Amino acid sequence: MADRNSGINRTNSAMTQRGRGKRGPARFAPVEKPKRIRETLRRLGSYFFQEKKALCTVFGFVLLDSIISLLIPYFIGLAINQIGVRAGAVHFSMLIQLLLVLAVFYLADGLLTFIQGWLMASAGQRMVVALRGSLFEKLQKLPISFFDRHNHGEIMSRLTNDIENIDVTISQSTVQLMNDVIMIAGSLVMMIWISPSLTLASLIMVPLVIILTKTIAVRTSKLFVEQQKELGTLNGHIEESISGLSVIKAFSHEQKEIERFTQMNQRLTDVGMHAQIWSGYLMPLMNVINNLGFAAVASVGGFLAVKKMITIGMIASFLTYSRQFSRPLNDVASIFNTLLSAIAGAERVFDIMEQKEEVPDQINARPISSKTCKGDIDFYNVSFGYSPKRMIVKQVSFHARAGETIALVGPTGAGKTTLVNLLTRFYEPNFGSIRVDGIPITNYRRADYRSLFGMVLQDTYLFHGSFKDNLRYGRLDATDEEIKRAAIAAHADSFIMATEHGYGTMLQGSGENLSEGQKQLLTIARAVLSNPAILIMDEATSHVDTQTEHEIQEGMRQLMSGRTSIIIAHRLSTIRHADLILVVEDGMIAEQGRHEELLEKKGIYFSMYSDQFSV
Ligand SMILES: Nc1ncnc2c1ncn2[C@@H]1O[C@H](COP(=O)(O)OP(=O)(O)OP(=O)(O)O)[C@@H](O)[C@H]1O
Repeated sequence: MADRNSGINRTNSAMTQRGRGKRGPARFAPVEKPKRIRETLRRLGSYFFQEKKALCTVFGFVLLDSIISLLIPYFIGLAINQIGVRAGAVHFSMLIQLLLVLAVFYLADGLLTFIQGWLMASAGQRMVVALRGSLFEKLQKLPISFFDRHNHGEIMSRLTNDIENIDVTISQSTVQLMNDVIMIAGSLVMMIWISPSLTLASLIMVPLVIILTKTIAVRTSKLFVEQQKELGTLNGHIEESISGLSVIKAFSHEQKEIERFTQMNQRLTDVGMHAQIWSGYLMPLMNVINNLGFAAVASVGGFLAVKKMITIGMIASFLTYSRQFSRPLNDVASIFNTLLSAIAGAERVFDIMEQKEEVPDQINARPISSKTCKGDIDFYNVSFGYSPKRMIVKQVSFHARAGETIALVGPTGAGKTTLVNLLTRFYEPNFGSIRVDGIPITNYRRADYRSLFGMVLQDTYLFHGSFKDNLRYGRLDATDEEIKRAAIAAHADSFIMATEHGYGTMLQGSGENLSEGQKQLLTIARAVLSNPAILIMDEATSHVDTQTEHEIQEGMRQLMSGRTSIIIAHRLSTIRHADLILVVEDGMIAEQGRHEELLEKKGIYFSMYSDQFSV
């Protein structure tokens, strides 16, 4: 969908190009762990910062709520003292006043909790929308080589599962974390105020809690990262199997696929289970430690009460404060797990954000449009390899005059599509330069430059929508009349009109209810509509029968007239009229000339032609 945003006149998505492989597993550069977590938190922090107003408001409410929660145990203690101290002579009016205050506190607590949750949920949603938006935007800016190297399902997993993970954590854990920190500090202050000696007794267990949380967190964080990775791999596999389902069935590999899936599923279950087991240790252990602390406070408190150094009411208040102190400590420990899982997700999201984007436009990049471009193309000693170790295109030079039709022919894997990929700036050459209208293509604004091209590729890119929507993708401001004219020129009108709602008929999925040939006719119609300066047809009619191919030849000739056209074709009959035929072999131009000249040469082209037509 990159094109929809950037206004590229491509009739097929870059992602569906031939040559787009899934070469090698998705791997991102490893970064030192603690540094990486710090960096991830910093980047997440910048999204929080965008919501600083909402977060400050939430913090205000949390603070108010926490103060109320901190006052409640104290008032309970006072109420108990009204009964305890005045045994036999309960001061009812004072007790009722205290109980009324407590009722108001509880009501306010409930109301404030609701408001915090509501505010945080909307702020969290906005943050996640921004994060998802930036990730999608980033994906649009990444070079095609990135998508060659990474499994598409795995990338999708980052956009969905990982972001979902962050979403849940932000909305659920932020308020809790704020609340916990205030409660820990507030309870500690209240505890010290009531009794420093009891405070000392209750703090004995704190170092144990910290050591335990740290030990378990180290273990679980690794497992959560592993779990997210396995989930990504599984999603990648699902995406691959669904898109290649017909091939799987054709080779009767269903059972093998089920076995592969089961293995991956099992691996995910294993790490998931380990992560859950390890994080599950935390709560019971915390409970044991807390209860031990509680017992210590109760014993020391009992002793102090006997010595008349503290009232029963204040012991009751203290015990509640010590619970309020240890509960958030436990919460922080368990939130830590959720946080670690979200950080694991965020790391994977930011991994993509760190990837190198397409080379940015030069500062004074020139504008260009199909109206101003003549379509003169020059390749000067261009060499390129998808990996620097293996050059695919080797020192290619040729000149295509404006308005000419250039044909690229040659054996499979010779580098024809790669030459087109270089011309369209999907990849940058390692050596040499490419010029359009005498100016290096890197001097043009990239979006402008790409809008010069109309492409009809072997792989068609159609999306869920009506015929009209799909055709209009070629030029967003095209009228219905223009759409129809383009479809007639591409011989697509008759089969569109034969459907129930004509141009309004919805395509199933991405055109699954159409034949490959019909899909190609639609993409040709799109190219007609986009009216590009340079037309690229890579096996554009390979799925169309020869009869239809002949029928649309005239339309194609009209489409090509007056604009530079580059045609890649295996069927040599379609390129006989080309102004220049380039025979590509092993990444080099082995022969070039017009059809008749090349036949006279009796070289590679001659033997290719002879093979096809038994000359
Ligand atoms: N994205 C890619 N990453 C790495 N190597 C690639 C990529 N795309 C193509 N190649 C390799 O580059 C070489 C040339 O491929 P290219 O698609 O340009 O050939 P072609 O002449 O268009 O072949 P065909 O006629 O079969 O379409 C092949 O060896 C291919 O394996």
